[in-house]
Amino acid sequence: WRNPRCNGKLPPGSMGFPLLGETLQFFSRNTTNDIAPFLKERMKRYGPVFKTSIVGQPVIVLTDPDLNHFVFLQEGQLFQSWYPDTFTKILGRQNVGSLHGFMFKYLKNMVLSLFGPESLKKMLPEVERTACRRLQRWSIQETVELKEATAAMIFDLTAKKLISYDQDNAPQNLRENFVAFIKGLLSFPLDIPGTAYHKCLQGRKNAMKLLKNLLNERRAMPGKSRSDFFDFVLEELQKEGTILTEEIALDLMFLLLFASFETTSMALTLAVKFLSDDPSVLKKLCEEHEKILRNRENTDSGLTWKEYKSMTYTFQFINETVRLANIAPVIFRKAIREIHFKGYTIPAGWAIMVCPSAVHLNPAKYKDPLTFNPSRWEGVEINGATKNFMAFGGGMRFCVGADFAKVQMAVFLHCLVTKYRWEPIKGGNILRTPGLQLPDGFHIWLMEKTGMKVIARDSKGMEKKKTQVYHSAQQKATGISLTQHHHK
Ligand code: HEM
Repeated sequence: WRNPRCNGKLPPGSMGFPLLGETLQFFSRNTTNDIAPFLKERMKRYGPVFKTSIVGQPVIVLTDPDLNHFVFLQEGQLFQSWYPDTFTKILGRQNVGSLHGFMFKYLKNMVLSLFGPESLKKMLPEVERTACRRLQRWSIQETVELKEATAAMIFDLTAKKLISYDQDNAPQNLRENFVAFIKGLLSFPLDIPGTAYHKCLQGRKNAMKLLKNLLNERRAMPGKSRSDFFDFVLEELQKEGTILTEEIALDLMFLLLFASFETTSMALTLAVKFLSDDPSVLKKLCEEHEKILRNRENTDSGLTWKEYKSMTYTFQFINETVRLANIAPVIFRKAIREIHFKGYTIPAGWAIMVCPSAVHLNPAKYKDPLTFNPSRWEGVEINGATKNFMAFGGGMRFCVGADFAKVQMAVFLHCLVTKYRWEPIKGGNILRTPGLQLPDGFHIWLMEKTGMKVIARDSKGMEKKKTQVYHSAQQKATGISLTQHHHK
């Protein structure tokens, strides 16, 4: 195991113990915003490219911006998506990668049209209504566990858009099943009743059943077109010679819902934490949004697309948030054939670990990389991925929901800073395990519970409601409190 066969020279690095490889070191927690110690130590010892072995799989780790970018660009040519077996097992699929291939070739345009600029333009008022309503609700609550609350908000909106699912009036709770699924993803794989792993499998099963019922209900009641994912699937399934099956369609549905709410809620939670930590950033963001309101003829009219597009500092703020959030700190691929580069050989079948976190925190690319500084994006046009920015992936697999995520974040921040103020109560620190990757490329990491105390504020910025009770249920729960105010 120590010297795997190779028709050339493998990069430096250690293959660890037999079978176990360096799995344990890889999965050890990183409680900082910095590059995971697993990567940092090895980058120091071996340089930007090294070999290792994780979950029984030989892996080449790439931490250099150019090489990472190269892998994204070679998708389908030299590399393809790959997921560790534990995930394919949870999903009950032999090869989630091929499901992705399918999604890519066949349904990507559909997803893009659902979350493309034209749809987002139409969706804007609803996104704003949703954010305002949630914040209002939070402001009469004692405190809010922020990560959970934003995840609920985003899940409900996405499910409504994708499958016209109304969480408030549905007989069964689709979101609960997703929550059970996510909680168990980091657990020990012991499938007996009561364990998180068991609940994860059950959550996945129940969610799939629910999605299937919803699809069947839709099939039984064709009626008016809602122009959502289900309409598209039903139309496609009826086509002669289609390669789409109901099973694949439901799988994709599950992945899309999952891909959208964990990621965006994580980013929003960190955004609020960064704002809480830096009053000068908050001041600048407030100024941008209050100016939008000031320039309006009618202060109560909703956000327009033009106003959204004018949020220059907000986009810098969002870029900086996702750069530091590193929601996908590493992304896996597999070498389709033998690859030679820089004097090294990557044997066919080896996994490749692309490391966006190493790129985003590289001091040669970002001055003081651990400092949250939205202004570093001033004048930088970012629509998609670059060699130095890959928070949403890159190449052909670039995130299809990136624009949707940005709309949701910007609109939420608009409502938050123009109508509320808040106090962090506790926490919000990141506890991540860098190695766990889910279909769609997201790493699951744990975050200390975060909470908000929400207070309404009046036209003079004075507190309207004095509700300041700590969210109690979670031992680790933490809070941020919000105060509502009306724009002067
Ligand atoms: C802040 C929020 C988000 C972040 C940081 C993020 C990040 C990413 C990354 C890094 C990838 C590339 C994975 C890879 O190369 O293997 C990706 C792909 C993807 N994302 Fe996002 N994402 C976010 C929001 C969303 C949302 C809201 C949706 C759904 C509407 C979504 C749907 C997808 C899908 C379906 C793919 C796979 C695309 C493909 O394989 O071609 N994401 N995302």
